[in-house]
Amino acid sequence: MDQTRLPREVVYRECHDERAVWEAIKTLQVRGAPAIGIAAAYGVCLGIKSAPDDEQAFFQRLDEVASYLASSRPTAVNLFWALDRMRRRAETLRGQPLDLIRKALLEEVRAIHEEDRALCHAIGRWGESLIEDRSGILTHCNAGGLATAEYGTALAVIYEAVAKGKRVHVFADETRPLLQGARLTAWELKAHGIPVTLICDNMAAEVMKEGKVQAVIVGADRIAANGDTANKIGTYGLAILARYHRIPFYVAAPSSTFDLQLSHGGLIPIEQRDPREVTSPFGIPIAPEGIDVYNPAFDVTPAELITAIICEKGVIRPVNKETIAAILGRALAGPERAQTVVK
Ligand SMILES: CSC[C@@H](O)[C@@H](O)C(=O)COP(=O)(O)O
Repeated sequence: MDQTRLPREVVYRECHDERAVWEAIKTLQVRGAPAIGIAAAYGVCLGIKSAPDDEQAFFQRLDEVASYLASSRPTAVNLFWALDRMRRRAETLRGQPLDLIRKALLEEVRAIHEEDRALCHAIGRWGESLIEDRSGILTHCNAGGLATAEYGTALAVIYEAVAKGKRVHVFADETRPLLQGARLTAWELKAHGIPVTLICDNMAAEVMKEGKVQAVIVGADRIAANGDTANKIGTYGLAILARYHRIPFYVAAPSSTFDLQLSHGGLIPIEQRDPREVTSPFGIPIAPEGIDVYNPAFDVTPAELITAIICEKGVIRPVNKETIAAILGRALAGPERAQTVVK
C-alpha cells in the first residue's frame, strides 16, 4: 500500500525490481521499521531474479543488491537486520543450485514476513497488561499495522487492550513534518473503530497537564544495547513531557529493532531529510524561499526516560543493558549479532 496516498486513497503499488523497492522505501511509500525490513528483503528476491548463472557472479550480485537496498534509509536497523538475514541464508547454501538458493531466499522473506505478524501479536499481548481500563494513551508517528506485517507495535498494545474489553482513548500526535500521525495513525485507528483524537505535536504538554493521558506508547527504529531509543523526531520531547507529568512512557518494538552492537544511542545514525519536507509540506509552500532548514527524521530518547520496553519476549523494565540482554536472551557480544551491511 502506498502510504503517501493515505488517507485520501488506498492505492497498491507493485514493485518489479529492486530499484522500485529502493524508491518506495526512500519516498516513504512503505515506511515503519519492520515494514521496510520486509520490503527490502523482498527487494533482494527481485534483484537476484536475473542474476548470472555463475555462483561467484550470483553472490556478487546478491551483495550489490543488498548493499544498494541498505542505502535507502539509515536509521531503522530492521532494514539491515532483514538484509543480513537474507545474505546469511544464502551463504549457508553455497554450492547448491542457484535456483534452489533463489527459492530458499523467497521462503526466507516469507518467514520474516510471517514472523513479524506473530511478533506484533506477542507485543500486543505483553503490552496490554500495562494499560489500565479507561486510559488516555498518547502515541506519536505511526507504529501500527501499516508500519509492520500486521497489527503494529505500539498500536498492537492498544488493539489488544481494546480486545480485552478495556476502554481507551487515543491521542494521535500529527507528527510534523510528514504527518504520519494525522494521515496514518488517525486513519488506521478510525478504521478499527478505536476512539482517537488528533492533536498537533505542540499540544501534547497541555493534553497531559489536563490529565487526559495515562500512558505514552511509541514504536522504535533502533534501540541501542543500553536502551537508548531512536524513533520519529518529537519522541524525545514527549518522553521529557511524560516524565514531568509522571506519566509512564513505553516503547514497543520487536527484537529485530535492537542493535546490540551499539553501546548507546549517540552512535545511532540519524537520517537527515529533504528541507522541502519542512518548507513545502505536500507541495504547499509555507516558509520564505531559501530559508535555512534542519530536518532530522529521528531523535534518540535516553533509556532513563523510558519506563519499559515491550518486545515479543516480554516487558523490559527497568531499561538498561543487563535487563535488555537478559530478556533478549543473547550475550551482548554474541555470535548472533547483526552484521550490518551499510550504516
Ligand atoms: C513499528 S514502526 C516504528 C517506527 O518505525 C516508527 O515509529 C517511525 O518512527 C517511523 O518513521 P518513518 O519515517 O515514518 O519511517
